[in-house]
Amino acid sequence: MQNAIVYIVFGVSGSGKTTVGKALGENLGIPFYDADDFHPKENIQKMSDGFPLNDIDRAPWLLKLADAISEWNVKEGAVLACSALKESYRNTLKGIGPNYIKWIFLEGSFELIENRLEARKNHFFKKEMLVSQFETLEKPKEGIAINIDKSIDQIINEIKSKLNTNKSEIGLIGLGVMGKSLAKNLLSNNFRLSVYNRHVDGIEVDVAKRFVEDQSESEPILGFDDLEKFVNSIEQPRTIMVMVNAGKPIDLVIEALIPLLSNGDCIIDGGNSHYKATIERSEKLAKSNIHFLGTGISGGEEGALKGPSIMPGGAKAAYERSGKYLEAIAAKDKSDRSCCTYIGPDGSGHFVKMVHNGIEYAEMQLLAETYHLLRFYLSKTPIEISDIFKNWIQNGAQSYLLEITADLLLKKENEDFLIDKILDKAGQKGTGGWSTVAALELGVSLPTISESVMARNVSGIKSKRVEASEIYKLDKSQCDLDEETFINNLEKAFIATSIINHHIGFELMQEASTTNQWELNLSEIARIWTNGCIIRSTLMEKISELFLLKNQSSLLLFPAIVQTLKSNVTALSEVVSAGLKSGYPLPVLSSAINYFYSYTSAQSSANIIQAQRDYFGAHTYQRVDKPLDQYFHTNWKS
Ligand SMILES: NC(=O)C1=CN([C@@H]2O[C@H](COP(=O)(O)OP(=O)(O)OC[C@H]3O[C@@H](n4cnc5c(N)ncnc54)[C@H](OP(=O)(O)O)[C@@H]3O)[C@@H](O)[C@H]2O)C=CC1
Ligand SMILES: O=C(CO)[C@H](O)[C@H](O)COP(=O)(O)O
Repeated sequence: MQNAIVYIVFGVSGSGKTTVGKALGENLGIPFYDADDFHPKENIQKMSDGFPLNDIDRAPWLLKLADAISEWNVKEGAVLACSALKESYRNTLKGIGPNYIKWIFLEGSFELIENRLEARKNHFFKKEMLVSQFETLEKPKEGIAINIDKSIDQIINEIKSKLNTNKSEIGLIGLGVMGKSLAKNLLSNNFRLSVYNRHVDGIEVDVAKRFVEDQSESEPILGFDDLEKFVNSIEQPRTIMVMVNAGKPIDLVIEALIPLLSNGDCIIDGGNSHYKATIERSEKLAKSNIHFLGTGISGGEEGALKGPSIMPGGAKAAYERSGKYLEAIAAKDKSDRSCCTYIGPDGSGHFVKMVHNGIEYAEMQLLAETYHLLRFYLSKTPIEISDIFKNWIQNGAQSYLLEITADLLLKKENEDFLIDKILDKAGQKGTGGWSTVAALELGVSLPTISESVMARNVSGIKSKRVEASEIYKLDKSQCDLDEETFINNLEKAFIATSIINHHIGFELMQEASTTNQWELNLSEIARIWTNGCIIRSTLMEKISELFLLKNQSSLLLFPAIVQTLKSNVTALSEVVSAGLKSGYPLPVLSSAINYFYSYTSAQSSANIIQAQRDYFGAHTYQRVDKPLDQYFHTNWKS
């Protein structure tokens, strides 16, 4: 079982942890453990010699308990009785990953506990020990508190009612393509779930109710089209994931939620929202003491169902509480680690998702250009092209986008290939364009990504393109090179462009990280992109390993990348030259080689730009033969 809860019953000596813990374990049908049984030999010896334990003695014991809790989380859960008097002890018990712990604090007055301890038969009671326990006790900031001035049955009933075990652990708003899949994913991870979809008379009726009816009866799911009832069905502090369209819809949902939520509740926006809007929303929600996690999710409908890649950004405290749901439903990398990690503060999660989509746009356009050359410059059939792509996968260029492209080319409608029936106008929802704007704002070069956006824009002017092609009647010549050599070069060009494109995307994240002080961990970002998301690939695995060696470095400067590019860029320039000469537009392939040559040129042409600026506008320039903090102006006409 995944995510089984461990209930920790804690409090001072004599508060009844063991009695309550055992009764709770029996009531819930899960095992009971006493933390004292986990002490190492040295601690037991020290205590039997009559010496109190200090924090150094406790450290290995608490770590051992944290490991045991993680094990119980993936078994059937447990109840643990443990004094856990200090916040630091409780933090150690939580471990480093997501924890599935419910804290139950047993509280009672000094007098009540003193009387109980004195009344215990065969028990030697030292008052000073109880005084010291009360002095050490740091009242918990989370969990539930139960006053022990009642019978054991009453205590168990109060625990169960306060834990809201019949309420949902998480809520999800928006049962569209992504919302439905994520809801099923949450259920398959054993979370108790409430779902909500809006009601629009005659159009959107009983969407949540019908979704719930479609699930098996044993699933712990509640469906609503009444927002207030939905909110009240979720245990506090609430975690609510919103999967509606970016822009106005997410704002409308947030506005409606605010008056219904309580302090400390958390909204997760899992849509493709703009990162600046996310910053504004989180500031607004913070004023109402509501947490906000701007969270990128990638993987499409299937990924959302089976495990997407998840990029949450926002307050660390919000992630520590609500991140466990995201980590549980995300894909796993090859070491079985979750493809969800805390990205950073502010809108960093949505920024990183935006760059993910930017890289995605350029990879898609690269494949489109590659297909186009094979189909028209080389006159290959879709089946032959699919085989060529499969061959590249075999050779090591495996990626999800390459795989699906090899697959979609085979789809037939009657006798025809479906690809030939699809209108050559690309849609877009904006994330590629946003990446381009962000690059302009940050002064970063983003040619492959921005060219892929422009390529989609040009594709949109279909009627003008048709008209122009009739006016110009340009010849698109066929390949007159050796076919095998050209395909080999194309494979190399594909590999080189893909590397350059990824480098460009990571450079944008690096600059944003520095400018906004987000401290992005590039290796972790690449790692969570190795599975679940649209741009997963063997290259991404390599990138994650490289950034692990040196974060905030440039991908193109790692020796392994230098070696690969050195053996592939000549082929890239040859493919681009041949393609352009024969009349084929290659925006991403050509921008990649252009960028590469610019990036690797010690001497650029920008001295001319500086001279021109100074000539017409006295904008000044720096000199190669003078210190760089000095600026010069020349009277060019004299
Ligand atoms: N599809 C994909 O592959 C991916 C999408 N995303 C992002 O996830 C988000 C959701 O996408 P997706 O599931 O595809 O979108 P859908 O269009 O399939 O679903 C949108 C959902 O939002 C609801 N909705 C729309 N407007 C409102 C409103 N004003 N008030 C309340 N609810 C509203 C819709 O309700 P109703 O049914 O009543 O219209 C529907 O449940 C988007 O931001 C998208 O960019 C992210 C990754 C991948
Ligand atoms: O986020 C996604 C995948 O990661 C979506 O699939 C993406 O929104 C598609 O974008 P566009 O419609 O602009 O091509």
